[in-house]
Amino acid sequence: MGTGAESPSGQRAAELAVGVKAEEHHGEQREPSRTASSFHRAGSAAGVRRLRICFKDLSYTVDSNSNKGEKAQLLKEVSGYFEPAQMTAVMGPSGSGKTTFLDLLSGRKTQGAISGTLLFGSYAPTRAFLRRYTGYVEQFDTLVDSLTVYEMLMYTAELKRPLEEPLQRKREAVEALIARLALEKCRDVRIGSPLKRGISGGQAKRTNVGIALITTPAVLFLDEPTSGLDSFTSLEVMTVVRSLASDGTTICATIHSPSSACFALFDRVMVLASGRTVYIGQPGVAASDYLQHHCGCRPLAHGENLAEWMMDFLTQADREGRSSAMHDAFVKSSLAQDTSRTLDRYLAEARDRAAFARSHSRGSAGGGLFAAAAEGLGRSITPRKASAPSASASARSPPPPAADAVAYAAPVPETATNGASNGANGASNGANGASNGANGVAADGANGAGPSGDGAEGGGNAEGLMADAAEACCFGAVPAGSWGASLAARLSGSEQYVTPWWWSLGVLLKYRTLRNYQCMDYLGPRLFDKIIFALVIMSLYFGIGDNFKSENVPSMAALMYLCVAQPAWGAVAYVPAIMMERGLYVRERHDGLYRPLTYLIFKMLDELLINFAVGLGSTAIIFYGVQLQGSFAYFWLNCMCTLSNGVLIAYAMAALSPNLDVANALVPTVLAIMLFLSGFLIRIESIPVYWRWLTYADLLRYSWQGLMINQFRQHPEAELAGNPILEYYNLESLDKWEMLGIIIAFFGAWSLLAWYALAFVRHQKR
Ligand SMILES: Nc1ncnc2c1ncn2[C@@H]1O[C@H](COP(=O)(O)OP(=O)(O)OP(=O)(O)O)[C@@H](O)[C@H]1O
Repeated sequence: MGTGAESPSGQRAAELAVGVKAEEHHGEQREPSRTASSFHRAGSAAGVRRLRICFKDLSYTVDSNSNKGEKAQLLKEVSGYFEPAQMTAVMGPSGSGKTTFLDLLSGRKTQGAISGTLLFGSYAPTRAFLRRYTGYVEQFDTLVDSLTVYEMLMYTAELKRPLEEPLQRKREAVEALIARLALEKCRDVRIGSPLKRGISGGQAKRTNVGIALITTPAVLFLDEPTSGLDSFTSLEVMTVVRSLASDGTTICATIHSPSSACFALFDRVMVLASGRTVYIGQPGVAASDYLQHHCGCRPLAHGENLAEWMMDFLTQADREGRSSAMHDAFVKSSLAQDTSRTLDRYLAEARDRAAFARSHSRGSAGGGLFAAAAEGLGRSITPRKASAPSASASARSPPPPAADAVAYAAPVPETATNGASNGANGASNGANGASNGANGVAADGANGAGPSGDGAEGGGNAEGLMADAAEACCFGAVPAGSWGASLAARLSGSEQYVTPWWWSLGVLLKYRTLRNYQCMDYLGPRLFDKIIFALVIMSLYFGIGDNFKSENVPSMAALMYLCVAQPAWGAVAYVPAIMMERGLYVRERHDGLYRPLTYLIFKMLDELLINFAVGLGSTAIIFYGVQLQGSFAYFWLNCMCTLSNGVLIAYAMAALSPNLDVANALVPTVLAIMLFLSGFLIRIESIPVYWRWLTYADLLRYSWQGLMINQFRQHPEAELAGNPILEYYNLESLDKWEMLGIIIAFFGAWSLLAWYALAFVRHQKR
């Protein structure tokens, strides 16, 4: 049965979409296309290519959400391997565990217990490794709608490719990627949103693929890349993806019901049913023969779509409870036994390589790194919770005995051993690299292994060191060039982010804030509400700010109250936008583009720079139009600091809320309580004692009191016979600057809460 090269329509689509002839792929080794090689020349960020993924007896168990207190095993002893330069389809009935399996391989599981062996090339992957050397295309597109396709790719390139790489090189890599993905036509088209159309669905999907490819990953995972696309567009997208395998990329995609032409693009297919493997092999005649002879499937009719035929049969069999029998039949088949034998062969190769690395580690210049590589080769996943391993917990676990552990190797034995010395030497060229490598050895002795899949960031630095050291040894991953030496140092490091925080912040501001500030959809709501509010206030209270007669005092107190209520209440308006951006934030954070704190600072600057500028105008309209007393600078600062707190409250509450409905209810509730307890609607002394304690934690109390003191203190008319107004509200002993200091302290506290929520509260449990 066919491959892409055998399928005329697949080949035509390849020519259309990629602009190069579709490549033959009978063998593993293929000549890279022109655009492909230029893309890799333009920036294979780490030089790690051709990774085989091996998995043996991979199981995954979570707390059952249907039967409380019980466990649900979603994957049961799944074994196999995915070859480099091949595209494998993971298929199966709905609910069979395809996405679970993909999440497990890509380290995206945030809960549950994993057992079995998983190796990428020669070693167990860590989170840092997976972020750097694998790409993941989510089922739903997560793009920045205000950017063009080129800007979106450049933005990702600047965040994900090494800082030391010259900008021109990043540009070349992005241009090559655009050519590769046939995105030239929409290069400068805005991505758009469902409300404001931009690029098409197929172009959006290819842009997403481009994002995953920005660091030229050795492995590409795609979760249902064709969902929501028509058959022609699906074929176009998958043909482009197929062409990536020619560079040695290992590609693994879950897919539902591909068209015949699309299905023919895959080299292999793995079928899951109820979390078990029921077939792993070639997709064509071999698959149909197997299902007919071993599973009792009816013969494939002439002209019938093979993928649909398979899926209809498998879904029916699964519903009839025959998944287990199909799995047993597969285990006994010669196909499964061949797969198992091949796995065992890879295991033997890996053991040899581990022994070689260990024997050469003693006393060599790059000894630390060698030793780390040897340990890395001998590691397998130990059964453990996938949730947040702390560094100290890791340090307490005993090291897995290398000799007993199961490991598999990449299919390049000679270059791997040579690469080992290259990598060690390369890394030892950078002083940091060498010392970090040595740390990696020490740390490894005290470390658990396996995909981190942890709930929290930075689930164990030592683990990261281990993988990096192994990587440098096994692949000789240090490219030549001026930025090669520092890359070597970083390869031996443990950081999960490629660029430093200040660089990420600059890139976020350069691409997203600058674009927002050019866009009326963004500016409009932020400009007009404040100006309109200021004009309404001015017209209502025009020129009465210097009138201290007793009948005017309540109006002035109410005006001060409105001036703090409006900016705080305005925070409600931010909630929907924050919630809509959550998918993008989660994806970019998974990809290691920036730290949660960097994102928070970016969002604050994004919102506050414009608000402080507009606020200068709107507060001036109020202050001078109403002829308020006291200091304008203080009035402006107080209002702006209150507004900043309001924005932060919205971010913190939205980050804490599981969905928009909860956030929409939570933010107004918190703000309404704060308004009631601010001291204007009910004097603080009159608030029931069981509520009064809360007034101390009420930001608006200090904002309003500060404005009142600014207006009424030291004015000759207000100060006649003491200051009855301030006395009435019990403010006579307070200092307005102290109030401002407290408001700024609140900003710090809300920032901490918002950061905590962004960094540690996960609503998307996988
Ligand atoms: N906590 C849980 N308790 C019990 N079952 C669960 C739990 N979490 C997931 N599942 C089940 O695990 C199975 C695997 O889900 P997964 O999303 O991987 O399936 P899938 O093959 O990708 O399905 P689809 O093709 O419909 O996307 C599903 O049947 C799901 O209902």
